[in-house]
Amino acid sequence: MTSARPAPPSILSMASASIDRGDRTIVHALSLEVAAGEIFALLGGNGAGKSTTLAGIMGFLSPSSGTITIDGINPAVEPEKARRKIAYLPENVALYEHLSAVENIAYFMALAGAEPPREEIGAALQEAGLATDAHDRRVAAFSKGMRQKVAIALALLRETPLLLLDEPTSGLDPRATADFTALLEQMRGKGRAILMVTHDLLGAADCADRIGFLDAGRLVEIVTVADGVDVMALHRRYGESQAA
Ligand SMILES: Nc1ncnc2c1ncn2[C@@H]1O[C@H](COP(=O)(O)OP(=O)(O)OP(=O)(O)O)[C@@H](O)[C@H]1O
Repeated sequence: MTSARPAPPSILSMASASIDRGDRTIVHALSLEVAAGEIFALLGGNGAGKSTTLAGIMGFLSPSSGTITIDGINPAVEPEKARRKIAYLPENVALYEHLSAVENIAYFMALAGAEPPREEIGAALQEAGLATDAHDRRVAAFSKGMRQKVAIALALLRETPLLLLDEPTSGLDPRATADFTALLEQMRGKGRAILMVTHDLLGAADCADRIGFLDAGRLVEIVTVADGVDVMALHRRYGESQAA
């Protein structure tokens, strides 16, 4: 008898998905799978189609051909249901400035139909790495890294199978970036599927299991980081046009 473990289930599945904006096809027949417990980085330069891909996954744009499913749900058909399976971390986290970190989370959880007790919110903020003395402070004076921790705490509480990250480390200092990478590891360990879109090849190579290169809306290569990826060679290959 073999003791091979079954492959983790695919949470995000894109099958030859093309996505248009107006009369232009921006994403061309994109196929990729992100499994539970996997971090996939989609790398591309300005205008490569990363945000358009995210908009398709979240059901704000429908593929003109091909399909997208999130944990079995088609966001083009059931966008609300699909979004309940997704935690989205935008590049700049928008919070209610006059509310505290805890109040922001309570508010967003209420919108999602949940009322976690105060202690649970505090525990999530703690896990996300926000100092305890900041939990009840208004977020107006929070740094970008602190705001991101609030958004991560929210993602931890929502326990969605899929986490989408848009340029998660841009504008973070090295310490905040390292904290963030450690948190991602933790979330991966809990079996979340994580898709991040980024310009940052080095950052992606630091935390992703696989990196896909998006060039003018086409996925031109996927590398597996565990295979001992030659980051400098990739940088030379893609650096000028998209990994800068
Ligand atoms: N709302 C829109 N209407 C029409 N075209 C758009 C719209 N948003 C983006 N585009 C076009 O789609 C193409 C891909 O843009 P997209 O924002 O998906 O790329 P990106 O990889 O996320 O780029 P960036 O790194 O600059 O955010 C670009 O040519 C852009 O001009």
